[in-house]
Formats: sequence, structure tokens, C-alpha cells
Amino acid sequence: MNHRVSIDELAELSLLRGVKQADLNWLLNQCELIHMKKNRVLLSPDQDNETIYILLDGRLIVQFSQQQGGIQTYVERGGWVGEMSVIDNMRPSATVITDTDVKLLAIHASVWWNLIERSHVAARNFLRAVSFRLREDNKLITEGMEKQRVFSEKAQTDSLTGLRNRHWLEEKLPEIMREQAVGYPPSSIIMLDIDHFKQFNDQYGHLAGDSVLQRVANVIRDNLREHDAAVRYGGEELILVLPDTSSQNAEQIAQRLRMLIRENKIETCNGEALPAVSVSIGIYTICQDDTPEKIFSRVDAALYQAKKAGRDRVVIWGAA
Ligand SMILES: Nc1nc2c(ncn2[C@@H]2O[C@H](COP(=O)(O)OP(=O)(O)OP(=O)(O)O)[C@@H](O)[C@H]2O)c(=O)[nH]1
Repeated sequence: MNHRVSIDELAELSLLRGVKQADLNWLLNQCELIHMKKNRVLLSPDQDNETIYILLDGRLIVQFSQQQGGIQTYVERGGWVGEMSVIDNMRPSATVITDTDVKLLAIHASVWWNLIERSHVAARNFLRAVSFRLREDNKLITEGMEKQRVFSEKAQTDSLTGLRNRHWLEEKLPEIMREQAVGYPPSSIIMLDIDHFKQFNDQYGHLAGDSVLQRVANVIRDNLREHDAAVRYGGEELILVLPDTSSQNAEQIAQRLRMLIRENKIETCNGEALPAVSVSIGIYTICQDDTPEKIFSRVDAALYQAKKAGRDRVVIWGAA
């Protein structure tokens, strides 16, 4: 028998609110009062659970798995945990840890179902509690997944230009190659490099150089198709991934971008006009048995040819 929790205390708990005094008395005789120290695991996805725990004092942390967004939330005094495994007989979906020393009312599943049979009010409270918990958890998990999405988006984005970064390309390229291997239409890769950029930086300063990179990135972003991707591969070197694009089409796209970049007016962040820049472009169209190394070395070779031939031009690998 448990004398350290009063009937009044029980009656105030939202799970037990409105339950008749006689049923509360009965419950009090069936459940157990537990004291736990801070930082102990109360529930875990690795352990069966047959108990609902109502928190009488302290605070609990509910930690969801990485697949569920890795978020954590708190259960405050009067809250409860463990009810889902009591309903579905499965292990807890999250880990529950004591955030402080806690006092818990432990109600075994058999006792709980007995109470539900005795008390319609307890049954109604329980339904409300479960639907509240489902909504809350869904909201938290959705928010957590959104945070993860934004985080991984940031990890794959170049902060100066807003284009994809090298890391993104290294993940994307094997995917494109798998598609090529199963007979997707050819994809082309464009490598684009600003001409005499060192000289530009030396003459107008690094910040002006940054403005140029941003303008070039904007021109590219505004003129690519939705399923194309632009990547800042290195300092002033950009790579464009053009799915379902033959080398002839890639050349047209490259020539158009080259012209647009050359005609683009560039300003510093203070509004001072800067001279236009030109770009050199290499193109390589991916073949079925290519490797990433082969793709990079060929598109790089095409770009090198464009530089060697006088810059401000487009060269397709193997076309000469
Ligand atoms: N402003 C700025 N400059 C950068 C950035 N990343 C690389 N650079 C500069 O880009 C320049 C690249 O110079 P090089 O590789 O010698 O080539 P280049 O002067 O463009 O000459 P060519 O490519 O042969 O036409 C270097 O001076 C780098 O410092 C950046 O994020 N911002």
C-alpha cells in the first residue's frame, strides 16, 4: 500500500481528473511509488515496458531516435510516459531519461486496463491523453526532420554563392552514373572557370572578386533548368550537372551562359561598377562505363583546352 501519495494529489492529475474517489482509492492500492535519481534511463526502445509512469515530481527527457529527427522533449510534473507500449504491447519508441531526481507513480498495464473498465472518465481521459500525445509527437518529429533537412541542405551548400558544394557533387555523381548504367539519356558536365581571376582580385580586391563570383552564380542559377544543378567546385571553378543533355545541347547552354556572364554588369556591395569578366568552359558528356575520376579529368582537360586556346570560349572534350 502506498501512503505517500494522497487521493487529492491523484485527483489533480490530468489522466485521473474526474475519476470517482472509490476508483482512485482502489488505484492507490494497486500502484507503486518510485523514486529515481537524475540521469537514469526509465524507458528505452531496447526494453519491454508494461507500465504507465505518471510524473509526480521532477522532469523527464524524451529522446527520439535519429530516424525520428533526433529531437528531444520534456515531460513536466503531471505528465506521463509509457502509455503507448501499454496500448500496443510494443517497446517504447523513444528513450526516456530522468532529467532531475523524480517521483513517479507506476501503474502496471493490467491495473490500468482494470481502471479503464471501472471508470468511463478514466477511459475518456486516456483517449484524450493518447491523441494529444500522438499529435504532439507528430509535430515534434516533423519539426525535427525539417531541421535535419535544413542542416543537411546547409552542409551541401556553398555559403558565398548559395550553389551546391563539392560534397553534394561527390554524392550526386555516383547516382548519375547508376542512371547512365541502366540506360538513362546522357548527362553532360560543364566546368566553368573565370578568366584571369587572380588579376581581377589583385586589381580590385578580394571583396570585389567575391561579388563577381556571386554575380556569375546568379546568372547561372537564373538560366538553368529546374533539374540542372550548379556546384561551386573549387575557388573560382564551377561545375554544372545537366541531366538528359547531349553534348550539342550542353554546348548551346554553355555558349548562352558565357555570353550572359560577359554582358552582365557587376558592382561591388557599395554599388561601384566593376569590369565584366569572361569565362572559359569545358564540356564532357558522361558515358556508361565512366568513373568520377575520368569525368573530372576529361571535363578539366576540355577546360584547359579552352584556356589554352585564348579563354572566353567553350570546348567539348574530344571534339577537336
Ligand atoms: N575573391 C575570391 N577569389 C577567389 C576565391 N577563390 C579563389 N579565388 C581566387 O581565384 C584566383 C584563381 O587564380 P588562377 O587559378 O591563377 O587563375 P586565373 O587568374 O583565373 O587565370 P586563368 O584561370 O588561367 O584565366 C586566385 O587568385 C584565388 O585567390 C574566392 O572565394 N573569392
